[in-house]
This record gives sequence, structure tokens and C-alpha cells, in this order.
Amino acid sequence: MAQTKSASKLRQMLADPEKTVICPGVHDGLTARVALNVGFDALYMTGAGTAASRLGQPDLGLTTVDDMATNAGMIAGLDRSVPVIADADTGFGGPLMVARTTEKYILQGVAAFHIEDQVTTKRCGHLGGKELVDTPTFVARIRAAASARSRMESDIVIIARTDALQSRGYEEAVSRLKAAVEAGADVAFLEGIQTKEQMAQVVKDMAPTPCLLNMVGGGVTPLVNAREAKELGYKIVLWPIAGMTSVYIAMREFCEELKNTGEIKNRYKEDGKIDGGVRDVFELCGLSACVEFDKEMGGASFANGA
Ligand SMILES: C[C@](O)(C(=O)O)[C@H](CC(=O)O)C(=O)O
Repeated sequence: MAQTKSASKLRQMLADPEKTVICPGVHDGLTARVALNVGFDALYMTGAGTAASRLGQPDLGLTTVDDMATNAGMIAGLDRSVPVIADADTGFGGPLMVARTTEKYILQGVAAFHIEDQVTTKRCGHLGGKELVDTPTFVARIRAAASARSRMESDIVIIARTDALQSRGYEEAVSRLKAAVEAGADVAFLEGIQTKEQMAQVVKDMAPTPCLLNMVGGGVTPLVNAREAKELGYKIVLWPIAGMTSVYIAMREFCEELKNTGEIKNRYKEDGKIDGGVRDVFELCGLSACVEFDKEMGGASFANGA
């Protein structure tokens, strides 16, 4: 199965002692195409970015399982050779619902997903006032995900995320992660790490379970580069929202220039062409490959060019 291939590929990377998988956050087809074009071992589908781009809403648990799974599947389908790690928030309900979520993510060809211990009306891990479910409820979510995985004969990677650090402290957060691993999680994700000491400690405390590091610009976690993350022993590093904020900044610049001057002069070259023009974007999204495919299949849609 295609979904099994991408999960096994990610598993191989996790097993490689030399490797730390650096994942840019992507939230739609275009941002995914850019990241694929630059070339990464894996991509991360951000829930915050999915909420912002698909719903125009903040990361407050407003996306449904279908918003998230469909987005993840579309992204995973762009290049099946590059594993996609996807946000699955709280799993969207009790054990039955978490099992359905897991099945949907598996069917969408996602390589890995994370499930957390916030209440269903969750919020971004870097906001204040997060509320948690108790440990047995969190463990039941992970157990349900692991059970659905074996029922589906899948090897999708289950990442347990705890948001307990903010309100319960480090010890409880680590004990929640350990209980989640016991219930079938493959990777540990301590959300909202506040110091470099905690960053180093959790890798040691969770060993041999691989750990994931979440680099949120403007969040509560100190930012480290790929080399430092690797030296600390992290196996996966997410940069979830840098893509979304890049789009935000570029879009705002364009809108402000158009509003203020009535044109977008900055982008035009002398010959009237534009950097990042429409054809470049179509090409990024596979224009030539589409034309070629049509021709090879005996179609004539582009016989007169495109
Ligand atoms: C990783 C995360 O779950 C995401 O949705 O990308 C978010 C990122 C964010 O909202 O800053 C999180 O860390 O909660």
C-alpha cells in the first residue's frame, strides 16, 4: 500500500543514527510544492496553517477531522516518495473517533501523525490557558490509534504529544509521554518546551524513544538550528508555522502596495515580466508534466501548445 511505503520510509529515517528529519511546515498545495521543489526528507502539515488557510481561523480546535485528513492527503499525494507528518490535534473525540481519525489518515497516505492530551476545544500549544484531559483519557486516545493501525495492517508512525508542561510541570509531562509510548506511540513530542535544559533532558528521559522538537517562531520554545537539534539527539524537527507566516508577510506586502499605489511595480522587471509569474507557479505545480502526460496517453488537449 502506498501509505505503508511512506511510513516505512520515515521509520527507516528514524532508525538511522545519522539522521535528524527536518520538516518545513506546509499548509496547502502551493506551499507543499515549494518545499518539495527545494527538497526535504519529509514535510509537516500544520494544523494551525490548515485552520488559517482553509478556514481563515486561528488554531483553536475549529478544524474537523475531514478538514485535516483531506488536506494531509492532498499534500501527501503530491509526491508519494516524501513522507508527510500531519497534525491530528486531539484525535477529534473519544477512542472510537480517534480510531476513525487514524483510519482516515492511513487511507490518505500520511506517514505519521500526532495526537495530544488537550481537551477537544484545544488551542495552539504556545498559547496560555491550555486545558488537559487526564492521563487515562490521553492513553486511551493513543491506544485507540495503535489499535486502528494494527487493524488496518499499517505502519503509520504515531507521535504522542503532551501539552502538560505548561500547567503540570516537567515530571508529569514526561510520565504522560512514557504512558503513551507504553500504549503504542512511536515518537515523543513534548510541546511548549521552555528552556534548552528541558530540551536536552527530555531526549535523555525518553530514550530510546525518538523525540520530536517543535520550532515555533514567536512561541515559548527557544529556537535551535538543525545542527544543534541533532546534537541534542532529536530525530524530527518541525518548523510548523514559518511557511504560513512567510505567506502572510508576502501577501500583506502585495496588498499594501496595490492598495497604496494602484499597481505592483516592485515585482515587474523592465520588460514587463514578473518574478514568480503565473507560468512559474504553474510549472512548480507540474504544468509540463501534465502536458506530457496528456500527450503520452494519446490526448490532444495541448496539441497547440499551452
Ligand atoms: C505544531 C502545531 O500544532 C501546528 O498546528 O502546526 C502548532 C503550531 C502553532 O500553532 O504555533 C502548535 O505548536 O500547537
